[in-house]
Amino acid sequence: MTNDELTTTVYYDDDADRSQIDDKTVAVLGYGSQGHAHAQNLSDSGVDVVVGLREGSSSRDAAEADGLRVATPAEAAAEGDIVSVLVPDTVQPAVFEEIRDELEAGDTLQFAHGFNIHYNQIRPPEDVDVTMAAPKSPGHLVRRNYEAGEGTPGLIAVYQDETGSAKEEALAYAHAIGCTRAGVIETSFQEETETDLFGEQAVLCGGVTSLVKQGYETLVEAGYSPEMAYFECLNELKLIVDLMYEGGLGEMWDSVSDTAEFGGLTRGDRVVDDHARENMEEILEEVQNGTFAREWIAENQAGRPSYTQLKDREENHHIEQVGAPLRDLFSWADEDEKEAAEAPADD
Ligand SMILES: NC(=O)c1ccc[n+]([C@@H]2O[C@H](COP(=O)([O-])OP(=O)(O)OC[C@H]3O[C@@H](n4cnc5c(N)ncnc54)[C@H](O)[C@@H]3O)[C@@H](O)[C@H]2O)c1
Ligand SMILES: CC(C)(O)[C@@H](O)C(=O)O
Ligand SMILES: [Mg+2]
Ligand SMILES: [Mg+2]
Repeated sequence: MTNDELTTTVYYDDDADRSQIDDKTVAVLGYGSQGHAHAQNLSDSGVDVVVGLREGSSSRDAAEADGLRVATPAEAAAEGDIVSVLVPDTVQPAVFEEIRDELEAGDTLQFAHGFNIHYNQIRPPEDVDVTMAAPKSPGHLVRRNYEAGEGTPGLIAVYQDETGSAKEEALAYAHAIGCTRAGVIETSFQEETETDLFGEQAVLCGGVTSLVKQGYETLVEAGYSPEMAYFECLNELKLIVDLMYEGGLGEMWDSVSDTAEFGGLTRGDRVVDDHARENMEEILEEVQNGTFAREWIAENQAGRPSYTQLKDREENHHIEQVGAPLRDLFSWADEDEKEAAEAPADD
């Protein structure tokens, strides 16, 4: 598909001017899901990288083992021309206070999500560029796809353009982490923040896990075996989504039987019905009017009581007990690979 057939401009490798980043140093703050992927992809793309981590952070060993230079967040920010803020959203305001004085006029403060800028939790100095390069993907796949010679789609946005080249630099950064291989769209901090929060809550993370659990519980409570229910409602979901990923909804419908297609087309909207749509609209409104942001900030200030309880309940859901041994018995299961796929320590 050419760009003429799209409703928005999508940037690819040839649109990026790598001279915007090639002679610069990028300070990557944090070495978690996004941090390790950005740092390694940038470095493999030939960009000078220094990882900023607190003294005693368990992520320091991981970054050094991956061949990267490590300094404290303040030291890294002092060295960096671009400071990429990839610690958790809730930690970013405090880390920003540690590095604020190290930012020089013309430097770039770079994000992978707009939460703290959009909801005014970080107020950057006026003489720096503030940009975003946000992969539309979990961090571990940002790295895995890059290594495979592929990429993940991403967004770029400019909140402050002090130098006049903020957009070009963000696009060069997106190129160096592999996003322009798949396609990059320009957006605003507001649009990225609102669509990202809505997507992860209603569809990608919240909606889909609820759908899986409700389907699993319906089958198990009706007397079917948990292993059957696991394969049906969780494992096969990946295989079905793979087809949508490759060829849209149509490739999936083409691949399944006519029986599945008729059953799905007549029953799907009974499950995710008008009521679910109304709930989605309410969830979007809570994102837009700041209700969700205030709830999440207050939850952290209170020491995460609801988060801890809900996380615990999710980890102990029956489907998790059933799935783990089944996955271990896959013939291709490999201990080394599984360990490598695990996220770097969270500090
Ligand atoms: N996780 C994703 O796949 C993903 C996708 C797109 C955008 N984002 C955005 O990327 C940013 C980083 O998110 P993440 O999920 O990669 O973070 P993460 O939770 O994986 O980050 C953990 C890392 O942050 C550092 N860290 C943790 N606590 C710290 C503290 N108190 N002080 C200093 N450093 C600390 C440590 O290095 C740790 O390894 C966020 O803005 C997030 O919204 C994440
Ligand atoms: C990977 C996601 C869900 O797309 C990201 O937005 C996140 O916050 O982790
Ligand atoms: Mg997202
Ligand atoms: Mg997100």
